[in-house]
Amino acid sequence: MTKYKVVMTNRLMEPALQNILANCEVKLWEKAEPIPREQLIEWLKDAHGLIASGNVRVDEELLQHAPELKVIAQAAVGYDNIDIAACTKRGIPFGNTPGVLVETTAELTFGLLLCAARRLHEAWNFVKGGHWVPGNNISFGMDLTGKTLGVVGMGQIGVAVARRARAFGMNIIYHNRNRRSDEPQIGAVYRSFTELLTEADCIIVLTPLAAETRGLFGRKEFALMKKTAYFVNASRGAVVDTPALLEALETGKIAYAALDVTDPEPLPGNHPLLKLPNILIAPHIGSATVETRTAMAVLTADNLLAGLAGKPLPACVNRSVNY
Ligand SMILES: NC(=O)C1=CN([C@@H]2O[C@H](COP(=O)(O)OP(=O)(O)OC[C@H]3O[C@@H](n4cnc5c(N)ncnc54)[C@H](OP(=O)(O)O)[C@@H]3O)[C@@H](O)[C@H]2O)C=CC1
Ligand SMILES: O=CC(=O)O
Repeated sequence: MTKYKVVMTNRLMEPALQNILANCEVKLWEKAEPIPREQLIEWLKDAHGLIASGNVRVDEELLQHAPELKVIAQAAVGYDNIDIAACTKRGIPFGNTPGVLVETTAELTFGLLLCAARRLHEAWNFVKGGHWVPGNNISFGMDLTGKTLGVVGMGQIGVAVARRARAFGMNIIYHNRNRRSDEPQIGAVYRSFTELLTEADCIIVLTPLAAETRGLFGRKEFALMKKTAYFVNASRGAVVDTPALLEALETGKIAYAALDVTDPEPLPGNHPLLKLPNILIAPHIGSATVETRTAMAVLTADNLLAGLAGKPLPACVNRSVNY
């Protein structure tokens, strides 16, 4: 029996990878650097399935070179690199991995806030650097208990972060475009964007990256925040205007930032953000545990194989082409 041809722009965790290799004829890009556009176009000529990754732009121009494509899947919940309208126009379902990474990403996001508020990485560098001598200590952090956390983007991950914050005795306010009907259950109170910026002691960003959220946090927004504010971004780097964040941290408009995502990604070694004392940056590891990356890989393989078989994807973004 002829196998479907599949292009993978990165490796997936086992056993999902073996499942795909057993069922499909696979071209797999294994190098650390992103697959060159020309290489991807060449591979997609006769491909039926594509497993994409965040560093690959899937747009109208790419799809023109993929006339046989029946399905695209990606091991992530965010899909800002995928032109969904272009996929839908061609009848190609796109599958992502919502749900399976919620708790893991919430752990990392709240962990970033906790590490930032208690200056943990500064403390570790201090001890490691041999500076821990009598009379010498790092600058003090901030209690989370009793403080107000503002979540911008109270979706699946936001709710899981809020649950953790409640356990730390924080008051929670949030802002979405649409007010939630389950506020009593999640224990959060709605605020306009401006109200949230001015009231919150700590702000956590968890919106998707879209035209509306690109650069959502700029000079004006940082100027509205408390000078003592802790700012955490675990959504996408481009939701924040990086020069504005740099300026806010340098000039004391806010106290501290903790980022799991940056713009650009990765940050070049000489980037000015890396020279600041009041920042903690993780290399986009929100979902990076063995258990969760395995679950994401399994869901991605299931999405791919369902699409190749002409069946509904377990998690499909553009359901109108896949019912
Ligand atoms: N760092 C990491 O490793 C990870 C990062 N992520 C990022 O987190 C994002 C959120 O994931 P998840 O919680 O699963 O997604 P959800 O879709 O469940 O939640 C997104 C929330 O953002 C809100 N939102 C959307 N647009 C705006 C806006 N313009 N202003 C304010 N709020 C807005 C939505 O509410 P409404 O529609 O009412 O506005 C919704 O509540 C992903 O899109 C991804 O970019 C996800 C996983 C891991
Ligand atoms: O950034 C990760 C995702 O799942 O989205």
